[in-house]
Parts: sequence; C-alpha cells; structure tokens
Amino acid sequence: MASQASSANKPTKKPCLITCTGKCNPYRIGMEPRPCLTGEPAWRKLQEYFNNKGSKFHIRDLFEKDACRFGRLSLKLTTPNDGDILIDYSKNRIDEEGLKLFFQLCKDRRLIEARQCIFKGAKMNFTEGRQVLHTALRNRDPENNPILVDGKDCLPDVKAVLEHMKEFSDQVINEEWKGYSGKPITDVVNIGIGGSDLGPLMVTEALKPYATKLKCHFVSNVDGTHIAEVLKKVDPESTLFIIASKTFTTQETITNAMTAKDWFLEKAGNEEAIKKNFVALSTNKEKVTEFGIDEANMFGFWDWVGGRYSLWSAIGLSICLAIGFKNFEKLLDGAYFMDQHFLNEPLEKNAPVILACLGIWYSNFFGAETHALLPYDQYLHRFAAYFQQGDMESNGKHITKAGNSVNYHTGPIVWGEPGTNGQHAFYQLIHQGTRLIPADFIMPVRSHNPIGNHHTLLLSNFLAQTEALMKGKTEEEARKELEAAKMRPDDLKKLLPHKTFEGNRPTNSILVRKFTPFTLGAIIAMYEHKIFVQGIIWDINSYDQYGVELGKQLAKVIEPELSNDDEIKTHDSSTNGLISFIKENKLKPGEVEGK
Ligand SMILES: O=P(O)(O)OC[C@H]1O[C@H](O)[C@H](O)[C@@H](O)[C@@H]1O
Repeated sequence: MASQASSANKPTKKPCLITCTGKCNPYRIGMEPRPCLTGEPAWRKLQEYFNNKGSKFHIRDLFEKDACRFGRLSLKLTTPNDGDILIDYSKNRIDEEGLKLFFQLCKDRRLIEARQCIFKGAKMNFTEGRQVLHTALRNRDPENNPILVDGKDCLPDVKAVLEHMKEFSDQVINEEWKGYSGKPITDVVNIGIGGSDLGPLMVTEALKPYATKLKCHFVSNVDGTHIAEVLKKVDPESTLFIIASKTFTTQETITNAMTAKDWFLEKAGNEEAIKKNFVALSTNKEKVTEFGIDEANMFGFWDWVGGRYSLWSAIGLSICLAIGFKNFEKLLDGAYFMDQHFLNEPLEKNAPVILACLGIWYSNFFGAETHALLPYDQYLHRFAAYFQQGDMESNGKHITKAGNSVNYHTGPIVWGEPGTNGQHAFYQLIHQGTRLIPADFIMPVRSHNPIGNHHTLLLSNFLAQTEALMKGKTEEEARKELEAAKMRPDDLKKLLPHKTFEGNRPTNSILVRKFTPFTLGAIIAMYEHKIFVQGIIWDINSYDQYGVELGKQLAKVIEPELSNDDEIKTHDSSTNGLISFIKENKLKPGEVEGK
C-alpha cells in the first residue's frame, strides 16, 4: 500500500512552482485555454485505452490476475492523532496503465500549476472576478503562508473572526451570554439556505457525539411549515437566532428571519432585545444593520468564500455552538491536513486527484450519469445532500473557460443515503439494473455507539456490498446454488438469468478509524479538491452559479401575480393554467380553513 505520513502541524514545504501575487490571470497561469479536452493527446490515448482494454475489463479478473492489486491501488494517509484514512480504489475498471494516462492528462491540463494558484489566491472564479480561498479559512500555518487579497494578507482577518467565534461560542456554551431576559441560551436556530445551511447541518449531525448541551435547529425552506415547526419547540427568552447569509439578500432566508424576528418581538417587546438573541453571519454589513442586528453581533466573511465552501468560515458558528470551538478547530485541522496532502503529494498518490480521475473515467468514457455517496454511518445522513450542492452547483456547467459549449459531460448527478437503509431501497438497481452507478462507500472502523454487534453487522454489510458489486455471481455459481437447493431443471432454467449478477460495479471504499472532527474535516476537504480537479480537467468555472438565478428572477415576477385577482395571461399556457388553478383554490379573504 502506498503509505505516506503527512503531518497537519508540519506541512512539507515544497518550492512554489509559480509566483502568484493574487492578481493572476486565470487564462495565463495554469488556466490558459487548452485545446478542447477531447482533442488532448492524453484524452485520445485514454479513448484508445478504453476501446481496447478499459471497456473490456471485469474487475473480478483484474483481482484474479494480480494478488497485489489492493496494495498498489489504495492509499493510506496517516493523520497526527486520529488514525489512518484508507482510500481503496482497487475495485474499479481500470489498471495502472489507465491511471497513468489520467495523470498525464492532469499534467497537460496544467493541474499542478492550477492547484498552486488556487491556494495562493488566483481569481479562479473568473466570471465573477473572485479568488477562491476557502483553504485560507483553515490555514493552520498563518505565520509562514501569507495569502494576498488585493495586496493584503487575509489571514489576520480570518484569525480575528475565528477569535470572535471562539469568544462568543464559549460565552454561550458557558451560560455567560444571556438572552434578553437574563436567561441562558438553550436553543440555537440557524436560519440560512444552500451553503449557509447544508454544511453546518451536515457537520452538526455528523458530529453529534461531540455535542454541547445546546440544542441546534435549522430552518432553510421558505415553506412556512419549516419555521413554524421549529418555533413550536423553542422559547424566545432562551433562543439564539443565527441569520446566516453570505449576501443577506436571499429571499428564503430573509423571509424566515423576518418571521423569526416578528415572533420574537411579540414576546420580547422591544427591539433592544434583538441584540441579545440575534446574530448574523454575512459579508453584507449594510443589510445586517438594516435588519436590526447589532454590528458587534455580526461575524463577517468575504466574497472569496463560495457559499458551498463556507462551513469553514463564520457560517460555521452553529457548528462551534453545537460541538464547541475546540472541536471546530479540529475540523479545520483535518481540512488543512487534506489541503497539504492535495497540494504536496504527487498526482499518483493524491487522493482527490485519483477520485477525480475515476469520476471522469465513468462519466466520460462509460457514460455514467450519476455518482452515489453511501456513508455507512447514521450520523452522516446529510453527507450526500451536502455534496449534492458541493458538486452539482460547482460542476453543473457546460461552458468552457473560453466560452464554448463542451462536447463532453461534466458534473454527475450526486445522490445517496446512509447504509444499510439504501440496501433495502435502491441497491437492487445498482446490482442488476441497466445503468452503471459508481459509488463511494464511506465507513468508520469504530462506532461512537458500540452496542452489541451492531457495528460488526454494519461493517460486514459494507464489505459484502462492495464485494458483491464487484464480483457479481456467474451463471455457473448461480446454477450450483440452485442445484444444491434441489430445484427442478425446468424451474432452474427459468430462474437462472434472474439469479445471475454481472458484477463489475465500481466502488471506492473510504475508511477512517472513527469519525472525529479531524477526520470529517479531512474527508470533506478531499471531496472539495476532487471537485476542483474535475473542474480543471473539464475546463469549466467550478465557482460561479449563474444557473440558480433564472428561477429566482421569475419567482419575483410571479409573486405579485399570485396576490392580485387578475387572470394571468403573460406566460406560456401551462404556467398560466397553474396560476389560475392556484388562484381558484387558495383561501379567499375572510374564509376560514378547517383542518
Ligand atoms: O448565503 P446566501 O447568500 O444566503 O446564499 C445561499 C445560497 O444561495 C444560492 O442558492 C446560491 O446558489 C448558493 O450557492 C448559496 O449557498
């Protein structure tokens, strides 16, 4: 096994390949327009390799031919205190020849330079003219690694916000921070959506074993039901509302925040009380103060933090409150550990690079449409939902950096549920359906709840599934089983095709000793970098999200149309018809609804 010991505290210093001032032109440093991806010599070689070899592989045969396959196609990353992280990518339809072609492709796409650039502050988000510096938020070696934003090191500002988060979360947890009536805080309600919700929600769920005594609630949906149900559970005197919004203009969040404020003021009486029970996480000071939140209670961040990469920023305040600041710092340490791994390890031993290449292998050569994330850990039940935004909002693009339409597929559909629930729901299709669904199985060796033999059962299921998906069951094996069960030959003949499994379903197995703040931070960062690598190869901007805009714009037009009595004829006949139906059926003024 390719084992390598990296230390979060002592990153390997490698000479910087490029000098980057933070004003890099993405077209020039590591990002200049490449020939179209499918015209790259390495891509053509990959296509040839696919036609002649790759498409014909059965993973079972690859293992039969090579007893050391696992040893060579797996990585062990040794963390300072939290055990090893194992990434087993041997159960894939590829051999070292194919991987080598991929590493050449990465080099040709100037990934090595691009990875330096992003860490140093190049404006990788070139459509918005922004740097992409979520890695700066977890830089644990700030003295030696200044990162320039507009010519100024941004790390002291990052540190100042972290100190504010520490001070505040300590005070709330230690009951020194009181609500407006003098009662300590018992409940925290995070109001945000997208990146201002999914990350904190996923992490607070994943790290529940580290929970403080504060109860954390999350409100995201503009459906009034979401906030109504949360408000039923909390008391205004002892509830802290966190309004989390990078822009502080997101309709859903501001609507929910206004509802929370009205509900709160009904009990609290005066606006002064807001100072004690509302804080804001945002880049928009003006809007925060306009809303009525004291500037002193605002935790800032910057436009160089993308929403879906923001859990490491002030947006992580709910995480600090939920698990304590020390544990939040460990989450950052874990991410930093993975950052150093990604930045310094050669492509051949680089977990995010390898996972990215494998994803492209299946998306672009085998035509896989989706990628499943299957955590065998109940605490990680929001992991796939989190990376749905992380991956699909980042790489759901079809225009290259030079402004052309791609002639290949980009980001896959990401989905998943925790094991073993998925096994009893959708695994049938993965095993015997017509589609190829590459999957990552994510598993802790140790459980936070070692009750009876639960965890051994969970582990055996994880192992059995990845083995079964890979091996399948040949006709001969199925026949033997049916014969042993004394099935009549006629019945056997009929049943045999149904009992045969082709196998050859690719999986990665990602194991940690235990899900701690550190290992979770490392795994999240690993997927973030995987997304970056794929964006570089596909030649797209992984850091804007213009696609989200159109629906928002149209909703603004439709909202007033729903509130008047006019017949609406301005849309297509379907939208007009739907609006008419809603108007006919909505509650009329003065009408009272029964249950
Ligand atoms: O944090 P906010 O500014 O409220 O934005 C919340 C979300 O809004 C949009 O949906 C964006 O596409 C997301 O990337 C963002 O996370």
